[in-house]
Amino acid sequence: MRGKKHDATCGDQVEFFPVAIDQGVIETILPRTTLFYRCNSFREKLIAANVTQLVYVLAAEPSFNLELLDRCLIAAQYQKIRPLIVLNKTDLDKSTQKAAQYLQLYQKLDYPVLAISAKKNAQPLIPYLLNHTSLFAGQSGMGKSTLLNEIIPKARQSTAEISTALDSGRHTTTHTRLFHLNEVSHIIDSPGFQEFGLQQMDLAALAWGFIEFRTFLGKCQFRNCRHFNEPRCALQEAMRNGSIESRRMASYQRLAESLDSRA
Ligand SMILES: Nc1nc2c(ncn2[C@@H]2O[C@H](COP(=O)(O)OP(=O)(O)OP(=O)(O)O)[C@@H](O)[C@H]2O)c(=O)[nH]1
Ligand SMILES: [Zn+2]
Repeated sequence: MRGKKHDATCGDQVEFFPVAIDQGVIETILPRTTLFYRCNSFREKLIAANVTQLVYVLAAEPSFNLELLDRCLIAAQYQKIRPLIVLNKTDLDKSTQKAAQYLQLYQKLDYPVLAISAKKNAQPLIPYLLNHTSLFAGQSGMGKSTLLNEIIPKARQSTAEISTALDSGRHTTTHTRLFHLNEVSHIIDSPGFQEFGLQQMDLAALAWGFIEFRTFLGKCQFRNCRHFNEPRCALQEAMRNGSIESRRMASYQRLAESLDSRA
């Protein structure tokens, strides 16, 4: 980028001025259709632009954090990005069964869920990727890069070049990169994350992001109810009678509390 502002991100379409055979200066970032990003009290981290689908990859091993899944689904919905949850490593039979149970709630909420083993056969994922710019996201070690390499074998070499090998010899993605599956289908692989802030959102948008909350929103005694311990809170009531899982309520409340810590 010319000047100080470096806000171009993977997936952006830009106009650039060539300065060498393989280098150019970005002059303009074209308008984005979507922007997937996270945001904590200190900074905004852009992850990818113009994405049409979030492919959230998780697996039973290493252990996964459902709160991160909740947060990414909300960030995607906020930008009108289609979600797809991929449960990878189904070859690990026993632990996968338990993970699949956790995902039943998401299926009930109409999130598409695909169970797959990148090691055995990644092909069932391909139809979901056609005509989309898909962002592969999730915690580290869930198999995002393995899936990518199975689907686009040419990606293997270029990821090996820019990924850092940890002491164990394990490769981990350090850069977000876009690969072409065909002319109209693209995959963006991104580094795993351990936290995902949503401080760009307000409380009402957060609550709306939890799909099962929606039928109860607007029915609390207080119009500005935060759904913590207020009297006659319709959401707390729904949780007591089992319509809302306590884990999802806790996930919402931690997000709501993080808004309070905003500078
Ligand atoms: N058993 C099993 N192992 C898998 C499968 N897919 C990936 N793995 C293994 O899981 C480990 C992590 O895979 P990666 O593809 O590097 O994971 P990642 O999500 O890209 O991780 P980061 O780059 O750190 O974000 C590797 O050792 C893979 O071989 C699978 O379907 N089954
Ligand atoms: Zn309430």
